[in-house]
Amino acid sequence: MQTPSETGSLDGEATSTNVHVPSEVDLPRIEKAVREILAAVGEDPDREGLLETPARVARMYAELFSGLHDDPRAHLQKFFTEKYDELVLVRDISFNSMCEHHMLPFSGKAHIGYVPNGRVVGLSKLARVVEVVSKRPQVQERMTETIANLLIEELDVKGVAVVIEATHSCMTIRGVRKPGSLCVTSAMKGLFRSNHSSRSEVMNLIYGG
Ligand SMILES: Nc1nc2c(ncn2[C@@H]2O[C@H](COP(=O)(O)OP(=O)(O)OP(=O)(O)O)[C@@H](O)[C@H]2O)c(=O)[nH]1
Ligand SMILES: [Zn+2]
Repeated sequence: MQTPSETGSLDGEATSTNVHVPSEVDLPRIEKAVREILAAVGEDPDREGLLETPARVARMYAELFSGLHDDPRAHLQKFFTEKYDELVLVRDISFNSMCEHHMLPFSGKAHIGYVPNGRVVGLSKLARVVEVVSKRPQVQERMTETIANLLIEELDVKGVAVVIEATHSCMTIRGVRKPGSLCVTSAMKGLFRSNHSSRSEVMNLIYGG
């Protein structure tokens, strides 16, 4: 099954920069707010260099938050039956998301391991799930948990392990300013929670190189 963003046929609009804008996103409202912010920080929103900025930022937010209007489950519905009940791991899935506290990016890699229970999905679908879930304002813990729960609910897996490593710009470019700090979160479900050797196996494959 294709999602609206894959077909490009949703009732939203395609902008000149080819960003698909779901109809739920109110671009003029974002533009107005960005103009206000520019004025509030002491800028002149009418100077030449800033004239197009509100519209640009509106399109950018539509892109960065597109996961609010997309259902990651759609990518897990096309599974196939396979008698394989060992670990499947897709490592180093890069992503960019937005921290909901400061609306600044956090970026890094997601690793998803699962042990199927009959249903196997195409490997790219795991990366597609990360892509949709990452395009929402959130905290890293919730992103990790959300991805793990999706595999449990849609594929009925025997176990799932999701590990996310990310750097948060709200910690590097402002506030405490600690460039290089890395936040690691993990969600272990099913046999990865109950079985120590399964957990060690997946962690070794993620970090063992
Ligand atoms: N647990 C968690 N915290 C996050 C995440 N993203 C950002 N934060 C933190 O959210 C917290 C918000 O803290 P506040 O005290 O409300 O805001 P603040 O005054 O801007 O905090 P500082 O960043 O310490 O300057 C900060 O400690 C951030 O580091 C995340 O994904 N998970
Ligand atoms: Zn933050």
